[in-house]
Amino acid sequence: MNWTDYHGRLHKTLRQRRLLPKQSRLLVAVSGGQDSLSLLQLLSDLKPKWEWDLAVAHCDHRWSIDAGMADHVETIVERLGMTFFRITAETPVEATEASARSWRYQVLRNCCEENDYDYVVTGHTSTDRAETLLYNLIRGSGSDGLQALTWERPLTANINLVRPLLNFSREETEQFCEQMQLPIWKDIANDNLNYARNRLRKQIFPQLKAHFNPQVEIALSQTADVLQAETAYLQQLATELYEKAYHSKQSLCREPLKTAPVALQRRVMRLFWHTYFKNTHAPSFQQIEELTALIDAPNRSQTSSFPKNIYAVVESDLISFKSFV
Ligand SMILES: Nc1ncnc2c1ncn2[C@@H]1O[C@H](COP(=O)(O)OP(=O)(O)OP(=O)(O)O)[C@@H](O)[C@H]1O
Repeated sequence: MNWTDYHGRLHKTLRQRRLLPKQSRLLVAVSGGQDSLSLLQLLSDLKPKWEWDLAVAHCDHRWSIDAGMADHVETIVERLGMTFFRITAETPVEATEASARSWRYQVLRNCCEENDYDYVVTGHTSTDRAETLLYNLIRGSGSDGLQALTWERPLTANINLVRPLLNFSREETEQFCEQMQLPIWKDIANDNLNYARNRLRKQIFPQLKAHFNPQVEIALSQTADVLQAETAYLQQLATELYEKAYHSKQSLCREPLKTAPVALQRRVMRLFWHTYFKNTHAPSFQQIEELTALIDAPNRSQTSSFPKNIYAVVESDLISFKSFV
């Protein structure tokens, strides 16, 4: 086997971050592009050291522009002698980034559950991470959204999604594929400028690199890493404070919140909102601001109308959700 610096880097990352334990069962998500092909080759080469059980899944959205892609991946996987799951959509998946992503994660999760895999592993790189961070920033996301592509996240109680290539750039996966002569599938959807991601990649990042910072991808990706750790810490503090202030599903005590910093007050209000509305309505910045303002507001102060004719009102020490009807 041709051991390269890339193998060394991934091996070290897996050890330091404890991302994919020895002898675990991994389902590698392979699109056929340079990132996931690099991932597959690297994991296959590292397998003797880690004793994983490796299988590959390819999700076929049944889009005409992808004709031949699933066969291409199948041939590569056959050569490696691995189990292959070709997951084909019953009807063509709606051609938006969000629908495709949500369908893929759902079928990958099902495939793990049915076949006893513990991890879904994807080929996201630091370049993807930088693009996601910038994209979320432009759309006005809070620091939670700015974490952008974490190294791992749970898909279910027993299945984790892991992205072990987050310290590889897209340029590096291209070099690796060239060096290893891996047959990259050229995805023509990547040239489609109707997709926001492609516009960022092809129009905005080249400008940022040329005129602001040639290392912009690394800089943004590192920022995402820092934000991730800080957000996790803040969220833990907010959860503790929320539990202290909790009175019922629709009421919070104001006293414990009064001396808290606004960063925590806002997070507590988000938790309060989500407990009450479940995941049916995401709160806007303005709605969280209105709720937060009630912490120090006079008795009987209230917010404007929230979804489903609900509003929040101060009743001495309590902030309560009530219905207008
Ligand atoms: N059709 C597919 N079949 C299997 N895996 C896929 C497929 N498409 C993407 N993946 C996996 O997802 C990774 C990221 O791909 P891509 O950047 O195209 O997805 P995305 O829609 O941006 O996903 P995310 O929102 O998670 O970033 C790939 O490296 C690969 O591991």
